Amino acid sequence: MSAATHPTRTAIAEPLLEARGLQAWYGSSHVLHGVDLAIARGETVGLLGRNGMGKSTLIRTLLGHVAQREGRIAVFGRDISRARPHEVARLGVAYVPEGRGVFPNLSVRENLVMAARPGRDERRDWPLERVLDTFPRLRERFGHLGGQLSGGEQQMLSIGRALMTHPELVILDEATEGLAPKIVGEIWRVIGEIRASGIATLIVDRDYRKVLARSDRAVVLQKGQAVLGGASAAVAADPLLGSFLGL
Ligand SMILES: Nc1ncnc2c1ncn2[C@@H]1O[C@H](COP(=O)(O)OP(=O)(O)OP(=O)(O)O)[C@@H](O)[C@H]1O
Repeated sequence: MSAATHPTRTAIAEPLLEARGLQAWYGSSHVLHGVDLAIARGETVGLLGRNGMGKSTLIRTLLGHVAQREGRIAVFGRDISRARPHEVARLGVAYVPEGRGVFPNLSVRENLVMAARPGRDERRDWPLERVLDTFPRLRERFGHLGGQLSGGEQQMLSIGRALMTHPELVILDEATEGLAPKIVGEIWRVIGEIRASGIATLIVDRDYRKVLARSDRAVVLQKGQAVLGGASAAVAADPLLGSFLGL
């Protein structure tokens, strides 16, 4: 691993999230082996790696979902290493899970409204109208139940719910997985809008080219370790990238 591209040695201005030496276990299975990750305010970071390399586990560890964990995690300098998921969420870290996470028996409107809360410093720049402007499909489906929506619409609703919390950081785990190409394009458009609005994002997606083209920095995991990281353009040009991604 080249020191020049080590994720921990990239200077971070105004860190939003900083994780050091993260380790995680599922029972006796040791999955993360000392991962460092830093995300600055407004920064888009891509998280890459083959199946089973620990991307979702890293995300779930940051969010406090993995009980057996070690290492230090801070959000805006506040230690959240032992925090519970709702405490992490309250600090402005929104999670769009792989399985979508919408309430099937509530309407689109209810799903959105119940998620609403002001952000850091009482920020309220993502009111319902702005979310509906961002996702015209959700406006059309406003009265439908979450469970009646297509997979793509549920994904939009899940991202819309995240925006209603006025997050500082949105974590998107496989947000385009299993969706039709047209919807995939729509989701990427919205990811671009979120980025442009100054909200930081951590993105896991199988389409590594899109991730690298649309992120500021990227980190590649292999067997629970960060083996490559740095500016996305440098990661894209790294001769080792192909072997780490199994291309
Ligand atoms: N709940 C769990 N219990 C036990 N082992 C798990 C659990 N979740 C994941 N693992 C194992 O942990 C390792 C890392 O999985 P993880 O889901 O973090 O990888 P990933 O990089 O996100 O891959 P994928 O793209 O397949 O989701 C794998 O070996 C996986 O089998």
